[in-house]
Amino acid sequence: MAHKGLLLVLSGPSGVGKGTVKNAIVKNKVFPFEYSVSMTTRKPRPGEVDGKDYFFVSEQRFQEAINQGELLEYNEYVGHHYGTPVGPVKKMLAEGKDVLIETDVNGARTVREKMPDGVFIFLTPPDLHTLHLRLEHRGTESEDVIMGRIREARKEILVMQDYDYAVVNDTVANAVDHIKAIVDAEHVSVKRVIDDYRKMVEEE
Ligand SMILES: Nc1nc2c(ncn2[C@@H]2O[C@H](COP(=O)(O)OP(=O)(O)O)[C@@H](O)[C@H]2O)c(=O)[nH]1
Ligand SMILES: Nc1ncnc2c1ncn2[C@@H]1O[C@H](COP(=O)(O)OP(=O)(O)O)[C@@H](O)[C@H]1O
Repeated sequence: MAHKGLLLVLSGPSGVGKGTVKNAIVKNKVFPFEYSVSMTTRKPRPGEVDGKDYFFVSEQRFQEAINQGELLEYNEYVGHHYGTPVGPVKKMLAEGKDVLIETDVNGARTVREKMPDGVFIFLTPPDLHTLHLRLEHRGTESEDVIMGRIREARKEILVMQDYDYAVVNDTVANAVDHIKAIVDAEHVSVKRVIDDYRKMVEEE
């Protein structure tokens, strides 16, 4: 039975561990998925690769992408723009692949309006103190920027009722297990497979 891939939308406060958990799923081959690379106007961090972590673009190029309708959604987050290129997402889903996109909470709301079949997962820290420590430990932002991101985290957690699932990233292994369970369950949810079964009966 072939159907469209799942659109997995992953959000969560800066520093919660979205990248770490995603990389663990890939490294341990927990389940196959395609990662949709976002576009951003923020500068690359040391070690980040253009076209792999993000498409790092100028503000002018980002505005052009908006005007040309290249983005499924976009948002401004603490002084920079971030957006999801729509073309690759639609193509990969049509090919039956599961696609993971990362967005902040505002972006997720837009995706929900445009693609309501998505599976919306919010990754949370065990508590805000741990989140602060993780951001400090990562060491990629100044204390000022970290404070801005923690302020944003408080707001994001208050609107997480828009998501389907909340996964606590206490340990990476636990978070990966929970996400795997969600993906497995979504693959067999009746609303996704009903058309296949109807066809099976009608073609008999
Ligand atoms: N709307 C939107 N947000 C995104 C996208 N890609 C990443 N983000 C969010 O932008 C915020 C900042 O991302 P980033 O600067 O990479 O910081 P990090 O989350 O700490 O790694 C986070 O909330 C990300 O989830 C995107 O394509 N669209
Ligand atoms: N479960 C965890 N336990 C402890 N540290 C973690 C965990 N998950 C992520 N980290 C660490 O927290 C920091 C932020 O993780 P990262 O994946 O960059 O977050 P995000 O992509 O959500 O901003 C990194 O230094 C990472 O090694």
